Amino acid sequence: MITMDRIVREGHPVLREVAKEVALPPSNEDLAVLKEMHEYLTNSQDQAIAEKYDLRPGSGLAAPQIGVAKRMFAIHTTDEKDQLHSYGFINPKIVSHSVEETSLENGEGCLSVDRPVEGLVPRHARITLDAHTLDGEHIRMRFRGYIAIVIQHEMDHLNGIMFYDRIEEYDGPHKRPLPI
Ligand SMILES: O=C(O)C[C@@H](Cc1ccccc1)[C@H](O)SCc1ccccc1
Ligand code: NI
Repeated sequence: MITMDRIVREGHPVLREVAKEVALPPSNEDLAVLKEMHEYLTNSQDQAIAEKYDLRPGSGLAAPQIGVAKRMFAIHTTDEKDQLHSYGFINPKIVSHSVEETSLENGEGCLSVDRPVEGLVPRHARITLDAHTLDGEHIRMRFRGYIAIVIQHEMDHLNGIMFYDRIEEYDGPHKRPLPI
C-alpha cells in the first residue's frame, strides 16, 4: 500500500520530467502500480485508514508523484453533482478542449507540495480525453467542472508541470516557465 513516504515532493527531478508512454498492452507491473495509486486515493478518503496511516486526502495521483516517470494517473473523487468518478488512465491525451477557462476559487493544492500556494490556476472549462483504462478499454470521454480540473492537474504531472507554474502572479520557489 502507498503511504505518504512514497510520495515524491517538489524539488525532486522526476516531477519535472516528461513521463514516457506506457507500452501497450500494459504489463502486469504497470497495472499493479496504477491499481496501487488508485488504492491510495480510496484509502486517503477513508477517514479511519487516512488517520491510521497519516494519508493526505487526494482526488488524483500521477505516477511521477511516486517516482515512476510513466504516463498514467488515477482519479477517485465525486463531482459537483455528487457523481463518483473513479478511473485509472494509461497514456491519457487531451484531444480537444474549450476556449472557455475555469479555476477553483480557492486555488489548488498538490500531494507533492507541502505548503499552501495562493492563486488561481487557469484550466480549460471542458476537455475531451483519450486514454486506455485499467479495464483494458480505449475510451474517449468529455469532462467538465471539478473532474476536468483534476484531470488537467494530473496531466500536468505527466508533463513535468506543477500547478503553481500556471499561477500568473506566483513568483515563489520552484516556479518554471510553461513549456511552449
Ligand atoms: O497532487 C495531486 O495530484 C492530487 C491533487 C489533485 C488536485 C486536483 C485539482 C485541484 C487540486 C488538487 C490533490 O491532492 S487532490 C486534493 C485536493 C482536492 C481539492 C482541492 C485541493 C486539493
Ligand atoms: Ni499534484
